[in-house]
Amino acid sequence: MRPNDEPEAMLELDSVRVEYGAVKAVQSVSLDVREGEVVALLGPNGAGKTSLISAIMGVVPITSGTVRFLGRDVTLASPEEKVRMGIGISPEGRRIFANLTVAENLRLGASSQPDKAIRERNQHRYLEMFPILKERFHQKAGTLSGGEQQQLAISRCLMAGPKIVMLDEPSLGLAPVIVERIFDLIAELKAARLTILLVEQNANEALAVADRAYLMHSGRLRFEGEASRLRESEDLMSHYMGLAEAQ
Ligand SMILES: Nc1ncnc2c1ncn2[C@@H]1O[C@H](COP(=O)(O)OP(=O)(O)OP(=O)(O)O)[C@@H](O)[C@H]1O
Repeated sequence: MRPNDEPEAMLELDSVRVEYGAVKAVQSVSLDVREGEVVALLGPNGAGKTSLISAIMGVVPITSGTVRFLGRDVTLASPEEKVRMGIGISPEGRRIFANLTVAENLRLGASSQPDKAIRERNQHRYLEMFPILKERFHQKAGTLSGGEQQQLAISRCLMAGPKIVMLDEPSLGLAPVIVERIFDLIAELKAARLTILLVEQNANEALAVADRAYLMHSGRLRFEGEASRLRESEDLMSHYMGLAEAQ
């Protein structure tokens, strides 16, 4: 614990910048996620959300700033090292392997976990939580519906037993009733004390499940605080998220 009794951050970003040539996608972003929290990272198209979590994962290089995980500087660690340390990502667009079965996709997600007993326990746990995947276990992933593919993408990243998961737009492109199911699943993961950084454009649903939120626009943070406070702030929501709805 810190002197002021705040719990230690599990993930801590300090002044992180991401640039693609002349494009300043992320401009000096500092944020933290504490153990057991669901933190929403909201913002309209092009705000820099995917760039930020890709940089945390090490898939995109950080121009400057630091990323700390469980008190350790991991700014320069490779994505593979980060998976081994306990950082998981379910990327935007699902990126499941369409020609492989559900079972094979899940096995790939677990490949960084050396302990067979833990792999089997995780598979059992997530097939119970996502029963549709149990039903479709030997079916090619490409033949699943959008919502089923999203559930597969989330459970695949959980198979490695991460301490924190970053979910990039899990509700993207799904019908409202399926979106509801996905957010119910996120609430179940929260109840199981998983730490989650949730990137979303679906602000109302994300804020309903999140403890805290950050609002990002044009590469910068415009709000950070309690999710309920952001939810009640019509000015901020219409000014920043209204842009998203208009796009
Ligand atoms: N590989 C890249 N090369 C050049 N510019 C990029 C690259 N990836 C993203 N950008 C730019 O960086 C900015 C932030 O994009 P990013 O995808 O991180 O935003 P986002 O908030 O995740 O948006 P969305 O919700 O649409 O996915 C945008 O202006 C985008 O065009």
